[in-house]
Amino acid sequence: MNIAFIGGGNMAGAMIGGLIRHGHTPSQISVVEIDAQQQQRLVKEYGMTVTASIADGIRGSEIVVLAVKPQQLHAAVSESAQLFQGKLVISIAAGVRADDLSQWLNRHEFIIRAMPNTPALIGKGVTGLYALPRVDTRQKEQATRILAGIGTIVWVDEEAQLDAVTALSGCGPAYVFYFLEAMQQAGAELGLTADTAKQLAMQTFLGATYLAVQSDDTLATLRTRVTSKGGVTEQALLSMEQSDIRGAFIRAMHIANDRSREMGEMFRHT
Ligand SMILES: NC(=O)C1=CN([C@@H]2O[C@H](COP(=O)(O)OP(=O)(O)OC[C@H]3O[C@@H](n4cnc5c(N)ncnc54)[C@H](OP(=O)(O)O)[C@@H]3O)[C@@H](O)[C@H]2O)C=CC1
Ligand SMILES: O=C(O)[C@@H]1CCC=N1
Repeated sequence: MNIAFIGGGNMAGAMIGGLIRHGHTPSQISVVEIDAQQQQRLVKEYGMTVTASIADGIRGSEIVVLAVKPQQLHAAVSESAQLFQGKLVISIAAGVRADDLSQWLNRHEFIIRAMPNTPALIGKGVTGLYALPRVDTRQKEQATRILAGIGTIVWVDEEAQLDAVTALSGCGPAYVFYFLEAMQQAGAELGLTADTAKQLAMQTFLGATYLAVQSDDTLATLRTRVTSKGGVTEQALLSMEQSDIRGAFIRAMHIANDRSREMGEMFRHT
């Protein structure tokens, strides 16, 4: 199965890296990218065909992944809509609704929206997927096969749920890095070297997440097991509750969800 990417930036780079690590050959992947630096990076890193021409880039590909910024998508595809005929289009652009994209592509019907995340690079991504009604089972299986190679996949029935997926797992790696940074900084302030603090923070996230994945207990139960009565964790969590860290975090995700929905509105009928 040949796959073309339109846009070869951060997220496309992560997906391409993941696909190659999971058995795709660079010759099965082509990239349309206008930025010279990104072009060089992809050629150097993966040795694949990179072109600035959409016609050259997507010729011979059954699947086209749209991976430009949402603000760039209309301009990237609308002049070349006829080139997409018969191809399965997978858009990873945040917010942009499948119906609008379909209009931009001459009422193209075979569109899947995907919301991946950057751990795709190491095969540990998670991708939310939504398909327009005319996408058939075979095409869904194709998308599943490709994206399952770079991590876990979750299909949603309603397109609006992709805003929540974006707020949770699409943006999520940034939240995790943010917490890791804070833990590293605090560890360093408390006398550890920056390297040791980073190592401890990362292994703690990894270990706790694996434990949660493998356990039948609720997250709250797992938290309680760390929190000895009258002990140390209790004081830390009390301080977090007093600062309403949980509330701040939940509010931030609502804002992310709203922003994704708002971006969808912004690009309606462009
Ligand atoms: N980063 C992430 O974690 C995630 C991103 N996404 C989605 O993925 C998409 C890409 O995001 P991201 O990778 O971060 O963005 P990037 O800006 O890193 O990548 C987009 C690339 O496409 C290039 N480009 C712009 N216009 C065209 C065109 N007409 N033809 C070919 N290439 C073009 C851009 O060049 P230039 O910079 O010169 O404009 C840029 O190099 C977005 O829609 C985003 O919503 C989804 C999930 C997670
Ligand atoms: O920040 C963004 O808009 C994109 C979508 C999810 C992650 N990055």
